[in-house]
Amino acid sequence: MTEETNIPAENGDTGAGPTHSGFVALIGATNAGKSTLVNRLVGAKVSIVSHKVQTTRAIVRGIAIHNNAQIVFMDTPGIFKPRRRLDRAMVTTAWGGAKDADFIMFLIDSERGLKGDAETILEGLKEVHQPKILVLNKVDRVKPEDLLKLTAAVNEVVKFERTFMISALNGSGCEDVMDYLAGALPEGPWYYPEDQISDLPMRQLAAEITREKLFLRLHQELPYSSHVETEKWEERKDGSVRIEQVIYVERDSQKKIALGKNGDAIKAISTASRKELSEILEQTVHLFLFVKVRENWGDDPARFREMGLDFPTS
Ligand SMILES: Nc1nc2c(ncn2[C@@H]2O[C@H](COP(=O)(O)OP(=O)(O)OP(=O)(O)O)[C@@H](O)[C@H]2O)c(=O)[nH]1
Repeated sequence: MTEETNIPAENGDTGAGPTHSGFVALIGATNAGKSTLVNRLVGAKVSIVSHKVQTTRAIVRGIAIHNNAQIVFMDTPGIFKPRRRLDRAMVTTAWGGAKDADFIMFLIDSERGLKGDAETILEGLKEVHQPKILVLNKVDRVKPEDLLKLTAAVNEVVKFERTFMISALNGSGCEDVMDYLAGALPEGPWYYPEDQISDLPMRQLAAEITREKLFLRLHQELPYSSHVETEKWEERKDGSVRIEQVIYVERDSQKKIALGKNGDAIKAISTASRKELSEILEQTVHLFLFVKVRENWGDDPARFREMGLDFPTS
């Protein structure tokens, strides 16, 4: 077989043409639906979704293949007014991610419109020079005429290449976004192997999953500063895996909350996380969760690095 006969076969023999690839930064206020959208577009769970705001801390990339394009999504932490040091790091990371991207995708919860943080972000986008698209999310919740008004108001402040109206939850409009990005991203070879959906190391992904379960169960009682780390990952001969994780909290009172009465909370969190990990890893998971108090970890540079964040010096 000659080299030439191999080429069309690799491309699926659909007259597919050259490959495209690039990075798309998702920018949006907390709860706009960024994680839900990345998960939908990538078709696998790579970024945690929770009803508690500001759950996404470090940049998580989901990698989607559409037509001939490999689209790498950078799921940025919500941009909001920074108060504490950790908050400031999250904001810096989000804007840093935007500057490295080929495309910016500004996601707005169309029910909330430009209220609050979305307006601040829009102002910030004036300084960002990459091509930008506007994506109005949660259209299942608003009237069409309100969407048109919002589109006009936003485009008056910043010029977007295109505006899309979608529901990340039910998928409507998402295919159009993918079609557009696949054609608009630069021509070039793919950055990642075809079967890779996220470059998050498995350990970190596993920690994210437990953190999601922690928040889902205890979102009213625990501050979002609590943090999960995977400390041990042991593949066993019988095909199962033993995973040990530590939930770090800042105070003894929070430790009691995380454990719950008779250990009820930690047991439920562990069961939910183990179940989901087994599904994702397609193997039996033995999960061991520990709760430890680590005071002031929010001011420790090493913790920031572990989460993929820069430590803010001011
Ligand atoms: N009705 C409706 N709800 C949605 C839609 N997309 C997302 N949501 C919900 O909005 C909430 C926030 O979604 P996330 O994906 O966690 O939001 P996020 O922007 O990643 O949030 P942070 O991580 O805090 O920045 C969740 O409860 C989602 O189920 C949508 O299209 N329609």
